[in-house]
Amino acid sequence: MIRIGLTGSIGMGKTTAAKLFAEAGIPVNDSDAVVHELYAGEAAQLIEAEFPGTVRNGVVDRQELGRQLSRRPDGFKTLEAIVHPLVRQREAEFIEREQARGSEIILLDIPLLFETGAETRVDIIVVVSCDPQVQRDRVLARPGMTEEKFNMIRSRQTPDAEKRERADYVIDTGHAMEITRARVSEIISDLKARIAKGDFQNA
Ligand SMILES: CC(C)(COP(=O)(O)OP(=O)(O)OC[C@H]1O[C@@H](n2cnc3c(N)ncnc32)[C@H](O)[C@@H]1O)[C@@H](O)C(=O)NCCC(=O)NCCS
Ligand SMILES: Nc1ncnc2c1ncn2[C@@H]1O[C@H](COP(=O)(O)OP(=O)(O)OP(=O)(O)O)[C@@H](O)[C@H]1O
Repeated sequence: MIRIGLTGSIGMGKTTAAKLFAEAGIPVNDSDAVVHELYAGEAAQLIEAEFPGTVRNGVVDRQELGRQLSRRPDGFKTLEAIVHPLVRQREAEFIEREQARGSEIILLDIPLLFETGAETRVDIIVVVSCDPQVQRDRVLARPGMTEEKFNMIRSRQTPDAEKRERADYVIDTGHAMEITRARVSEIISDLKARIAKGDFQNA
Protein backbone atom coordinates (compact mmCIF):
# COMPACT_ATOMS: atom_id res chain seq x y z
CA MET A 1 0.00 0.00 0.00
CA ILE A 2 1.40 3.37 -1.03
CA ARG A 3 0.95 6.20 1.47
CA ILE A 4 0.77 9.70 0.09
CA GLY A 5 1.43 12.49 2.61
CA LEU A 6 -0.40 15.68 1.58
CA THR A 7 0.77 18.93 3.10
CA GLY A 8 0.95 22.66 2.46
CA SER A 9 0.95 25.95 4.34
CA ILE A 10 -2.19 27.60 5.67
CA GLY A 11 -4.71 28.38 2.93
CA MET A 12 -2.71 26.71 0.16
CA GLY A 13 -5.56 24.26 -0.58
CA LYS A 14 -4.90 21.03 1.35
CA THR A 15 -8.53 20.42 2.24
CA THR A 16 -9.65 21.13 -1.32
CA ALA A 17 -6.97 18.88 -2.84
CA ALA A 18 -7.75 16.09 -0.33
CA LYS A 19 -11.41 16.23 -1.44
CA LEU A 20 -10.34 15.87 -5.08
CA PHE A 21 -8.23 12.79 -4.22
CA ALA A 22 -11.22 11.34 -2.35
CA GLU A 23 -13.48 12.02 -5.34
CA ALA A 24 -10.97 10.17 -7.50
CA GLY A 25 -11.41 7.13 -5.23
CA ILE A 26 -8.37 7.46 -2.95
CA PRO A 27 -9.16 6.83 0.76
CA VAL A 28 -8.24 9.98 2.71
CA ASN A 29 -7.42 10.52 6.39
CA ASP A 30 -8.04 14.19 7.16
CA SER A 31 -6.05 15.29 10.27
CA ASP A 32 -7.87 18.63 10.64
CA ALA A 33 -11.21 16.74 10.66
CA VAL A 34 -9.80 14.36 13.29
CA VAL A 35 -8.79 17.39 15.42
CA HIS A 36 -12.37 18.72 15.14
CA GLU A 37 -13.71 15.37 16.36
CA LEU A 38 -11.22 15.22 19.22
CA TYR A 39 -12.14 18.77 20.29
CA ALA A 40 -15.75 17.64 20.69
CA GLY A 41 -14.69 14.46 22.47
CA GLU A 42 -11.69 12.96 24.18
CA ALA A 43 -9.34 15.98 23.96
CA ALA A 44 -11.78 18.54 25.38
CA GLN A 45 -11.21 18.00 29.10
CA LEU A 46 -7.44 17.65 28.64
CA ILE A 47 -7.39 21.03 26.88
CA GLU A 48 -9.67 22.71 29.45
CA ALA A 49 -7.24 21.59 32.18
CA GLU A 50 -4.33 23.40 30.44
CA PHE A 51 -6.29 26.29 28.87
CA PRO A 52 -9.12 27.11 31.31
CA GLY A 53 -12.16 28.74 29.71
CA THR A 54 -11.64 27.22 26.25
CA VAL A 55 -14.32 24.51 26.50
CA ARG A 56 -17.99 25.42 26.11
CA ASN A 57 -20.68 22.72 26.31
CA GLY A 58 -18.03 20.02 26.10
CA VAL A 59 -16.50 21.38 22.88
CA VAL A 60 -13.23 23.32 22.46
CA ASP A 61 -13.94 26.87 21.28
CA ARG A 62 -11.20 27.32 18.67
CA GLN A 63 -11.56 31.13 18.60
CA GLU A 64 -10.93 31.29 22.36
CA LEU A 65 -8.08 28.77 22.14
CA GLY A 66 -6.57 30.84 19.30
CA ARG A 67 -6.88 34.00 21.44
CA GLN A 68 -5.14 32.32 24.39
CA LEU A 69 -2.37 31.06 22.08
CA SER A 70 -1.82 34.62 20.75
CA ARG A 71 -1.22 35.72 24.34
CA ARG A 72 1.14 32.84 25.12
CA PRO A 73 2.64 31.35 21.93
CA ASP A 74 4.61 28.85 24.07
CA GLY A 75 1.19 27.26 24.70
CA PHE A 76 1.42 25.64 21.24
CA LYS A 77 3.92 23.11 22.64
CA THR A 78 1.53 22.15 25.46
CA LEU A 79 -1.42 21.92 23.05
CA GLU A 80 0.51 19.84 20.51
CA ALA A 81 1.65 17.44 23.26
CA ILE A 82 -2.04 16.74 23.97
CA VAL A 83 -3.37 16.69 20.41
CA HIS A 84 -0.67 15.13 18.23
CA PRO A 85 -0.46 11.70 19.94
CA LEU A 86 -4.25 11.34 19.65
CA VAL A 87 -4.12 12.35 15.96
CA ARG A 88 -1.32 9.81 15.35
CA GLN A 89 -3.38 7.09 16.99
CA ARG A 90 -6.37 7.82 14.71
CA GLU A 91 -4.08 7.84 11.69
CA ALA A 92 -2.64 4.44 12.65
CA GLU A 93 -6.19 3.05 12.96
CA PHE A 94 -7.05 4.42 9.50
CA ILE A 95 -3.91 2.83 7.98
CA GLU A 96 -4.73 -0.52 9.58
CA ARG A 97 -8.30 -0.40 8.23
CA GLU A 98 -7.15 0.44 4.71
CA GLN A 99 -4.47 -2.23 4.79
CA ALA A 100 -7.10 -4.80 5.77
CA ARG A 101 -9.30 -3.59 2.87
CA GLY A 102 -6.39 -4.06 0.47
CA SER A 103 -6.23 -0.42 -0.69
CA GLU A 104 -3.49 0.23 -3.22
CA ILE A 105 -2.98 3.95 -2.51
CA ILE A 106 -4.10 6.01 0.50
CA LEU A 107 -3.69 9.68 1.34
CA LEU A 108 -2.78 11.10 4.73
CA ASP A 109 -3.54 14.81 5.05
CA ILE A 110 -0.79 15.97 7.43
CA PRO A 111 -0.72 19.77 7.83
CA LEU A 112 2.53 19.68 9.83
CA LEU A 113 4.25 16.91 7.83
CA PHE A 114 7.73 18.49 7.68
CA GLU A 115 7.44 20.22 11.07
CA THR A 116 6.76 16.92 12.89
CA GLY A 117 9.11 14.65 10.91
CA ALA A 118 6.21 12.73 9.33
CA GLU A 119 8.17 12.22 6.07
CA THR A 120 9.28 8.85 7.37
CA ARG A 121 5.67 7.67 7.67
CA VAL A 122 4.85 8.22 3.97
CA ASP A 123 6.14 6.97 0.61
CA ILE A 124 5.30 10.04 -1.46
CA ILE A 125 5.01 13.72 -0.52
CA VAL A 126 2.52 15.98 -2.28
CA VAL A 127 2.64 19.70 -1.53
CA VAL A 128 -0.11 22.19 -2.37
CA SER A 129 1.19 25.65 -3.13
CA CYS A 130 0.14 28.97 -4.62
CA ASP A 131 1.26 32.56 -4.88
CA PRO A 132 1.68 34.13 -1.38
CA GLN A 133 -0.75 36.93 -2.28
CA VAL A 134 -3.45 34.36 -3.20
CA GLN A 135 -2.74 32.55 0.08
CA ARG A 136 -3.02 35.77 2.05
CA ASP A 137 -6.28 36.85 0.37
CA ARG A 138 -7.84 33.43 0.99
CA VAL A 139 -6.86 33.27 4.63
CA LEU A 140 -7.73 36.85 5.58
CA ALA A 141 -11.19 36.38 4.02
CA ARG A 142 -12.01 33.70 6.63
CA PRO A 143 -14.29 34.73 9.45
CA GLY A 144 -12.41 35.33 12.71
CA MET A 145 -9.01 35.46 10.99
CA THR A 146 -6.68 38.32 11.80
CA GLU A 147 -3.34 39.42 10.43
CA GLU A 148 -1.79 38.56 13.82
CA LYS A 149 -3.20 35.01 13.84
CA PHE A 150 -2.16 34.46 10.19
CA ASN A 151 1.41 35.56 11.01
CA MET A 152 1.51 33.47 14.18
CA ILE A 153 0.48 30.29 12.31
CA ARG A 154 2.77 30.99 9.38
CA SER A 155 5.74 31.49 11.69
CA ARG A 156 5.20 27.93 12.99
CA GLN A 157 5.13 26.39 9.52
CA THR A 158 8.03 25.36 7.26
CA PRO A 159 8.26 27.99 4.45
CA ASP A 160 6.43 27.18 1.22
CA ALA A 161 9.65 27.30 -0.87
CA GLU A 162 11.24 24.62 1.31
CA LYS A 163 8.11 22.47 1.16
CA ARG A 164 8.10 22.65 -2.64
CA GLU A 165 11.75 21.63 -2.75
CA ARG A 166 11.15 18.59 -0.57
CA ALA A 167 8.00 17.45 -2.45
CA ASP A 168 7.73 14.56 -4.91
CA TYR A 169 4.78 16.33 -6.56
CA VAL A 170 3.56 19.94 -6.27
CA ILE A 171 -0.05 20.97 -6.93
CA ASP A 172 -0.38 24.63 -7.89
CA THR A 173 -3.77 25.71 -6.52
CA GLY A 174 -3.56 29.32 -7.71
CA HIS A 175 -5.58 28.78 -10.90
CA ALA A 176 -8.97 27.37 -11.87
CA MET A 177 -10.31 24.42 -9.88
CA GLU A 178 -10.31 22.31 -13.07
CA ILE A 179 -6.53 22.72 -13.31
CA THR A 180 -6.15 21.49 -9.73
CA ARG A 181 -8.46 18.55 -10.47
CA ALA A 182 -6.46 17.64 -13.61
CA ARG A 183 -3.19 17.77 -11.66
CA VAL A 184 -4.63 15.42 -9.01
CA SER A 185 -5.66 12.93 -11.75
CA GLU A 186 -2.22 13.22 -13.33
CA ILE A 187 -0.49 12.43 -10.00
CA ILE A 188 -2.71 9.39 -9.40
CA SER A 189 -2.08 8.06 -12.93
CA ASP A 190 1.65 8.59 -12.54
CA LEU A 191 1.70 6.75 -9.20
CA LYS A 192 -0.31 3.85 -10.64
CA ALA A 193 2.14 3.59 -13.56
CA ARG A 194 5.07 3.59 -11.14
CA ILE A 195 3.42 0.90 -8.98
CA ALA A 196 2.86 -1.25 -12.12
CA LYS A 197 6.53 -0.79 -13.06
CA GLY A 198 7.55 -2.05 -9.59
CA ASP A 199 9.01 1.27 -8.39
CA PHE A 200 7.77 0.73 -4.83
CA GLN A 201 8.84 -2.20 -2.69
CA ASN A 202 5.80 -1.95 -0.39
CA ALA A 203 3.18 -1.59 -3.16
C1 LIG B 1 -4.62 26.96 16.65
C2 LIG B 1 -6.07 26.53 16.42
C3 LIG B 1 -6.88 26.68 17.68
C4 LIG B 1 -6.67 27.45 15.31
O1 LIG B 1 -7.94 26.96 14.93
P1 LIG B 1 -8.68 27.51 13.60
O2 LIG B 1 -9.99 26.79 13.49
O3 LIG B 1 -8.70 29.00 13.65
O4 LIG B 1 -7.74 27.14 12.38
P2 LIG B 1 -7.42 25.70 11.70
O5 LIG B 1 -7.42 24.64 12.72
O6 LIG B 1 -8.29 25.54 10.49
O7 LIG B 1 -5.92 25.88 11.25
C5 LIG B 1 -5.51 26.90 10.33
C6 LIG B 1 -4.11 26.58 9.85
O8 LIG B 1 -3.20 26.49 10.93
C7 LIG B 1 -2.48 25.28 10.85
N1 LIG B 1 -2.15 24.84 12.21
C8 LIG B 1 -2.96 24.31 13.14
N2 LIG B 1 -2.30 24.01 14.24
C9 LIG B 1 -1.01 24.35 14.01
C10 LIG B 1 0.17 24.24 14.77
N3 LIG B 1 0.14 23.67 15.96
N4 LIG B 1 1.32 24.69 14.21
C11 LIG B 1 1.34 25.20 12.95
N5 LIG B 1 0.25 25.32 12.17
C12 LIG B 1 -0.90 24.89 12.71
C13 LIG B 1 -3.46 24.33 10.17
O9 LIG B 1 -2.83 23.25 9.58
C14 LIG B 1 -4.01 25.26 9.11
O10 LIG B 1 -3.10 25.42 8.05
C15 LIG B 1 -6.14 25.04 15.92
O11 LIG B 1 -5.54 24.94 14.67
C16 LIG B 1 -5.50 24.07 16.86
O12 LIG B 1 -6.10 23.72 17.85
N6 LIG B 1 -4.28 23.57 16.54
C17 LIG B 1 -3.60 22.56 17.32
C18 LIG B 1 -3.77 21.19 16.72
C19 LIG B 1 -2.83 20.98 15.55
O13 LIG B 1 -1.61 21.03 15.71
N7 LIG B 1 -3.44 20.77 14.35
C20 LIG B 1 -2.73 20.64 13.11
C21 LIG B 1 -2.04 19.34 12.91
S1 LIG B 1 -2.96 17.91 13.25
N1 LIG C 1 -7.67 25.93 -8.01
C1 LIG C 1 -7.92 25.85 -6.72
N2 LIG C 1 -7.43 24.79 -5.99
C2 LIG C 1 -7.65 24.73 -4.65
N3 LIG C 1 -8.34 25.65 -3.95
C3 LIG C 1 -8.85 26.70 -4.62
C4 LIG C 1 -8.66 26.84 -6.02
N4 LIG C 1 -9.28 27.96 -6.40
C5 LIG C 1 -9.84 28.50 -5.30
N5 LIG C 1 -9.60 27.75 -4.22
C6 LIG C 1 -10.11 28.06 -2.87
O1 LIG C 1 -9.01 28.23 -1.97
C7 LIG C 1 -9.38 27.84 -0.67
C8 LIG C 1 -8.35 26.85 -0.15
O2 LIG C 1 -8.69 26.53 1.16
P1 LIG C 1 -8.44 25.10 1.83
O3 LIG C 1 -9.33 25.07 3.03
O4 LIG C 1 -8.52 24.00 0.82
O5 LIG C 1 -6.92 25.30 2.26
P2 LIG C 1 -6.11 24.56 3.38
O6 LIG C 1 -4.71 24.48 2.89
O7 LIG C 1 -6.78 23.27 3.73
O8 LIG C 1 -6.24 25.56 4.57
P3 LIG C 1 -5.77 25.35 6.10
O9 LIG C 1 -4.30 25.09 6.04
O10 LIG C 1 -6.09 26.62 6.77
O11 LIG C 1 -6.54 24.19 6.64
C9 LIG C 1 -10.76 27.22 -0.75
O12 LIG C 1 -11.71 28.18 -0.36
C10 LIG C 1 -10.91 26.92 -2.25
O13 LIG C 1 -12.24 26.94 -2.70
